[in-house]
Amino acid sequence: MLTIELEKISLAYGENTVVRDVSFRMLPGEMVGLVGPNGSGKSTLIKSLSRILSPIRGRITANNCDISRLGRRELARLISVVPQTPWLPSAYTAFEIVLMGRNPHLGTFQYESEKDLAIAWEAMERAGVQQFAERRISELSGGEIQSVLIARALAQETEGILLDEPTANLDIGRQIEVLDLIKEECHRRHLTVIAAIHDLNLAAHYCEKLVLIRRGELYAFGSPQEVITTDNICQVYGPGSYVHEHPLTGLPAVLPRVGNVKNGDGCR
Ligand SMILES: Nc1ncnc2c1ncn2[C@@H]1O[C@H](COP(=O)(O)OP(=O)(O)OP(=O)(O)O)[C@@H](O)[C@H]1O
Repeated sequence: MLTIELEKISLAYGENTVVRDVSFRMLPGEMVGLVGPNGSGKSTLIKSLSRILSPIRGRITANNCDISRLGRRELARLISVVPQTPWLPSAYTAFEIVLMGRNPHLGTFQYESEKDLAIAWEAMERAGVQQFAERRISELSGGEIQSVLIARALAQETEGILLDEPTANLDIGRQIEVLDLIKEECHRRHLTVIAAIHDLNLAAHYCEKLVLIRRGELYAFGSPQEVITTDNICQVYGPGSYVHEHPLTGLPAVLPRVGNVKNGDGCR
């Protein structure tokens, strides 16, 4: 069981500080959605959680241990990453990419065992990508590659998963399948999951908690009902949309403000 905590972290590219004093906590069995406009700092936060980028101030802990103290392999056994724009060896098959998820569990010069192959195959089945197993990764579509990377994260058998826009290249049917899968794994294995998601309605539907980022600062953190309000959405995204209660789920739903929308809770 993994608790991840960000304690007043600031992140920079060279002299340019793009994330300032962000704090929040992620608990086991909880799916946290990272939302905010383009360029607000979501991917940068994901990079800091996978230690691609170290905080210039503050710290990130995994079960109270500063992640900067963990070795690369130790961190990779704890947290897997589904990146937005991955570099992948184009000659590898989808199965070989998924099998890479077993690397943190292997010793130096150790080959994958039958058990590793079985875990990779099962992860492909769970992610619904077994039909691509023998295809080269360079021959798959963006959406297919994204699903293969989710299978790789499952094969890694970590307690935490970071996903940077896991549904970005997917059609609506596949978006739902992928988010259903992540949610199910999150509950079944008590995973700690954080996903940067642009679609606020999907984020509200699937995530227990949302982190709303504006210009590198934490604007709101809490349940979808607490975070997705017309006021917050207008302040962060501008006046082009409004929030109403979804008639079936009771969750907040965001709609474009087209025409003469009458909504007492509008933007100020
Ligand atoms: N490698 C980099 N070098 C310098 N600046 C960067 C780099 N990557 C991102 N930035 C800047 O950091 C800020 C935050 O970018 P980030 O990619 O974290 O935003 P985001 O919220 O993920 O955006 P989007 O929703 O468009 O993917 C932006 O101003 C961006 O231009």
